Amino acid sequence: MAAQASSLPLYEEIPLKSYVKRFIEVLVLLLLLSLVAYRLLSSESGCGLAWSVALACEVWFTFIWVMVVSMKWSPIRYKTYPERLLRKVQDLPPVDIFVTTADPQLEPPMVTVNTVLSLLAVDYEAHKLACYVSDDAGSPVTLYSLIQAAEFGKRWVLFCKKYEVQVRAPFRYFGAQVPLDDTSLEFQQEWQDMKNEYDQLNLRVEEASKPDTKLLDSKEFSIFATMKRDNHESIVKVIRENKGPPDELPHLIYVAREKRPKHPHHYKAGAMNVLTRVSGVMTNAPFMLNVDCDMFVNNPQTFHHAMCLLLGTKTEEECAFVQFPQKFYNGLKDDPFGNQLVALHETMGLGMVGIQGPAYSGTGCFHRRKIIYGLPNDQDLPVQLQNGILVNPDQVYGKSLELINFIYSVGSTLTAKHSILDSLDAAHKVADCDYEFMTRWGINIGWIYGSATEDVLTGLTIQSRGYKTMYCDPDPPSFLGCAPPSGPLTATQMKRWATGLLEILFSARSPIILFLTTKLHFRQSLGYTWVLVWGLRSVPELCYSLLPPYCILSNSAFLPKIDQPAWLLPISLFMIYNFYTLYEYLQCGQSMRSWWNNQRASRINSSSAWLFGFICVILKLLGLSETVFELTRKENLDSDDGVVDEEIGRFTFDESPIFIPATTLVTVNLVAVGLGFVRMIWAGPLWMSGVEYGAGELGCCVWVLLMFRPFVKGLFGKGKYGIPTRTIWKSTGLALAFFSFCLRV
Ligand SMILES: O=c1ccn([C@@H]2O[C@H](COP(=O)(O)OP(=O)(O)O[C@H]3O[C@H](CO)[C@@H](O)[C@H](O)[C@H]3O)[C@@H](O)[C@H]2O)c(=O)[nH]1
Ligand SMILES: [Mn+2]
Repeated sequence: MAAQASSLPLYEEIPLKSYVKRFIEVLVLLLLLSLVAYRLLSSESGCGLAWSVALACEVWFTFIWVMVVSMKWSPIRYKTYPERLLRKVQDLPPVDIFVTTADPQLEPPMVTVNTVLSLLAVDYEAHKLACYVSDDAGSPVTLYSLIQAAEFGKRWVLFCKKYEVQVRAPFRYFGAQVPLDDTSLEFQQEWQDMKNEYDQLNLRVEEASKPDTKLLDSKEFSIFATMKRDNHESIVKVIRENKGPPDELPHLIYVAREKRPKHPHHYKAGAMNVLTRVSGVMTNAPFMLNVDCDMFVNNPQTFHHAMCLLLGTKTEEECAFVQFPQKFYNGLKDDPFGNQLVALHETMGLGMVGIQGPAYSGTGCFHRRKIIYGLPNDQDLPVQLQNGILVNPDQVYGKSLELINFIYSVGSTLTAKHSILDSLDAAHKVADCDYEFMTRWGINIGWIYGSATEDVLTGLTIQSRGYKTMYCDPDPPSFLGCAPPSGPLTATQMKRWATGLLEILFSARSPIILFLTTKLHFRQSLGYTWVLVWGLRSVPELCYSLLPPYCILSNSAFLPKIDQPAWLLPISLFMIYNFYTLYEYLQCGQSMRSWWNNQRASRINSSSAWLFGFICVILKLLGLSETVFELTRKENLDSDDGVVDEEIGRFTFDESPIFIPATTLVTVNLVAVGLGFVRMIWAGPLWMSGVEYGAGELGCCVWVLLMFRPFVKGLFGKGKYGIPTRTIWKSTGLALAFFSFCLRV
């Protein structure tokens, strides 16, 4: 029996392909191709500019659709069996955990504290875990909060394990309404004690965060008194050292890497590389989990699920990393801002899982240290081995002998006999900002520099070395984070993503180039291309939504007339595409409302955030500006004061120019619809004569206005719900320019 149990696989691959969906996808492709063919064949009878622009856009949409079909063709998911793991593997490997935070204002320390506590309390042997927190703000409040958290953590971890608590981030655990009635008295007492202690912790951190804090007076924090956020030496503090079993609290280490004003620090990628090296000289675990500061562990079995895949594959090549999806705890109902990406993960995401594996999405990912070091005996990249010995290791990894020694022994557990305090000097050294000078860090070792979406670039680089990657999505979800709670914040995030993705597209690591020169699979490169062109898509989409008002104003047409058979092409495309996406949403357990919201949000994002991301990249390519990583503000945990804001899902605006294009689009379409209908009524039944445009163009205008309804409302809204007057003026100016263009042509 036992032998049989241990021969059972740790995971299973479940194919999800659907012939119905494939049929519809191919049908849409055929319709698109027919539409393009029809335009080409009838171009001489067409209407000049509008016809050509429509053709160009439709060719682009067809190109996008080809990538979509290829990506969705053979989706799979993995089912993991953690209960089999312990029977099969006696000695689970150590894991180093990385948490990044960068600004105590935008990312309140209690957010980070909760993430860290949830990580310290996972179901995994504590002496095999080390949690490293990178603080790019170099903030004493963050260090103080972590020290306090470790103190609280000792009891918290015992409490969680004793009562098998499911959600081990205290703010979520105590925030939920737990019926205590039918539990033991002992539990009720301990629950109350823990809650009181957590409240105390909260108060202490709040006190320390105040401007008149006395924190810097104490000796422990004196180092922070003289330093500036962007100008300081490296700080590495062992907050808590695990003394081996039965000690239930893992190592906890605080790291603020050296920062100098003139020295590029490469944002999160830079922080991740420092954490890799610091952990490399301290604990050197063969696996590394990295999470953003707001992504707490929601499922204590997460590490076991990950190990099922990491240890369950026959070779390391089959599983370079295990990515968990990003899910959100504060997600608004029906996803009004379209930033929860649920259906995207389930459709495009799982499609990619079935090709060469998921892209790396920056958080909730277990990596193999060897692969991050570029180590395996790959002949081509990135390090050279001679008889198993590294050639010139210091030119690859830098001049830390300790690090290089450890690199030779990745995988051997050095944690047992060695105190991490002995490695403090080495840790400081590898956290210095000139450490990477003349090395391969950020080029082909570690997290790769050069894009605001360092995650996609890093994952792409790993896959280009021929590795496959895996995806894990257990129930309950493993990690939950904070979704940007408003329109402007979503726009900032989307703009950064579009920028970062285009930076990759226009670099030497463009997926098509990588397909031709490396081991990146063809369909995988198409999948990446689909993601990377987000920013580019704004231009054809904008042009296409300007076509209907253009036609109405200039009295031309871009669609076939209702009495022509060709009319069936666009209308059936429109219907089938929309029903298909709706079907997909319903299949993913999403509501009809969230489908509608997401359709709308994609159009809005595309005309604002993606467009600006595109402009940012053009400016960067022209050498006119550098791209920066603008942080997303995280919700304050205690803002949850029971007051339900009715308007929470409503679109808000600010002075940012990012809202100008969509406002212009709405203005132009409103005027066109008005004119179109007036002309129709005015001319009575004869209106068709001499009028080139028809129901198609008018219908499209109405559709655009429906899609941009938050902006239509914004034109008349008040306060933060209204589009600022200056933005309206600027948009009116642009709209006037468009009108004069339409009338002149
Ligand atoms: O200079 C910096 C900037 C950011 N961060 C950290 O990076 C993480 C992500 O930043 P956030 O503002 O939350 O950005 P998001 O858009 O929410 O992040 C998503 O997109 C990023 C870029 O693709 C990925 O790195 C993230 O993992 C992914 O969650 C946070 O933990 C930050 O503390 C740093 O450590 N140093
Ligand atoms: Mn985030």
